[in-house]
Amino acid sequence: MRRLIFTTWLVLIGSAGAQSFLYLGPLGTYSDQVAQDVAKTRGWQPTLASSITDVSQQVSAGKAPYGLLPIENSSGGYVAETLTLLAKTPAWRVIGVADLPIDNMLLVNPGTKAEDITTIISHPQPFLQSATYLKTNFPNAQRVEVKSTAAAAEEVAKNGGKTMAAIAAPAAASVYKLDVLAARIQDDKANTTRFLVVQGKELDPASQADRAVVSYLPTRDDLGLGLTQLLAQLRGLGFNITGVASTPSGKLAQERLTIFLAGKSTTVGALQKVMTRTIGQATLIGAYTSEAMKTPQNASNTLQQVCPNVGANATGGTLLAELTACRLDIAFDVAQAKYVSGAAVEDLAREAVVIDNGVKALPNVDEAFIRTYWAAQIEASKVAQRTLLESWTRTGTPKFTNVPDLARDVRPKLDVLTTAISTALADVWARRNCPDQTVPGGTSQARTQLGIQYTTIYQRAVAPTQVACQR
Ligand SMILES: O=C(O)C(=O)C[C@]1(C(=O)O)C=C[C@@H](O)C=C1
Repeated sequence: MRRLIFTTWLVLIGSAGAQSFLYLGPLGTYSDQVAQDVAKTRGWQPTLASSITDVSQQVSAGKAPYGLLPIENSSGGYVAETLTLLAKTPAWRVIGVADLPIDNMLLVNPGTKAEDITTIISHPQPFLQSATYLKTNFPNAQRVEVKSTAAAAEEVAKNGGKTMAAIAAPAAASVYKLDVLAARIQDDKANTTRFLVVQGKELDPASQADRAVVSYLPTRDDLGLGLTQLLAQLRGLGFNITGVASTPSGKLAQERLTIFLAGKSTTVGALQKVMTRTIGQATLIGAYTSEAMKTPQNASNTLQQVCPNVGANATGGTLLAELTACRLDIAFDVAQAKYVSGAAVEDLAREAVVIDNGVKALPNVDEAFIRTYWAAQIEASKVAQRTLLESWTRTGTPKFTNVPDLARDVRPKLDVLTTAISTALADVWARRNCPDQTVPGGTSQARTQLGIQYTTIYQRAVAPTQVACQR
């Protein structure tokens, strides 16, 4: 499965010094994206390795303290190469997982039109994942399979001219300076890949865990008894099985099992004790808390959490409209925070950062278009904030309690949106698929409290997107 990300792809092995975090690239792949996110929150140095096995070997040998290994995809199943490593009871231990939503993008050289595309290049997996989209939109395009999505994006950048498109990760667009012709083209919009975060040293018996990974090799002909005993003891600690994978042990009729468990929080030491009390060979390969590796993206700030009104299947102009409305909804949180703190509505330094991030995210889209769009969003937010603040002041609304903090809680949400909006903007720009001017469906406190004014403010925010269609 998903060998697009995981096949042996020869890239340089980074210098594996202190706190380095090894992962299989190359740059611009899905694993690159998740490695950068996890490394950023933990203060680690993301370092490229040449294969999944190489990540395992280097971490086992103490050459790098941490590593990232893809383990499972929601529709493709377990990753065979990682399972084989787990089954060999490696010297490393699992200390967390990171989940990455897989969004397939159709990437082209700037200026390429959909009707001119004759060849689509990618790893075999995205072709399968995006089958419906490709059949509907590019029934006659020739398909070329390569080793990874990043290799596909690189090929388009180097030799693709204006007739080739790659299906690749969002990260590949900026690495290879390509435009997004269409975003989220996969049939299953909830497709997610899970990665294990591993460390080269033994688990700390005193630390807490509500997730565990056990490698179990039964004695010959005794799978039933040993396994029942192992699971009964784990159940006694409040742990249930969430997944089981079986891999060859090297002996006939003696499979090794990798068992994934979830349960109540307990100490790692208590879990380790179970292993010593089991018939057969049981090893605690991993123990961690479900919260351990949450990054801003996969914790409270996934797009779905930031923008519950955005439909899972929205694309093109519809998606941009929903994201634009979501950003305006968040002006309510900003206004609440400012009502409590007394901070000014306008913060020019922050505005510069927002616009700069928007411009940097899309090096190949018309800069004036991007700037106009972001200036309109900021203006809309300010109008909404001022309207709300005036109304609260006028009616003597008491200062809210428990409001989200602007810097810690609200601006990170806006930053998540900048990324999502940029992808949608590029899509709308490339396909000239502009949003409708009516307010998309959904409810929010901003909509309730601003009433009819919300519509006026929203329409001003979405208006600049029409430039994409009029050019
Ligand atoms: O971050 C803030 O303080 C906001 O009010 C949000 C926002 C924006 O839309 O990004 C709007 C107005 C400010 O001048 C700066 C930024």
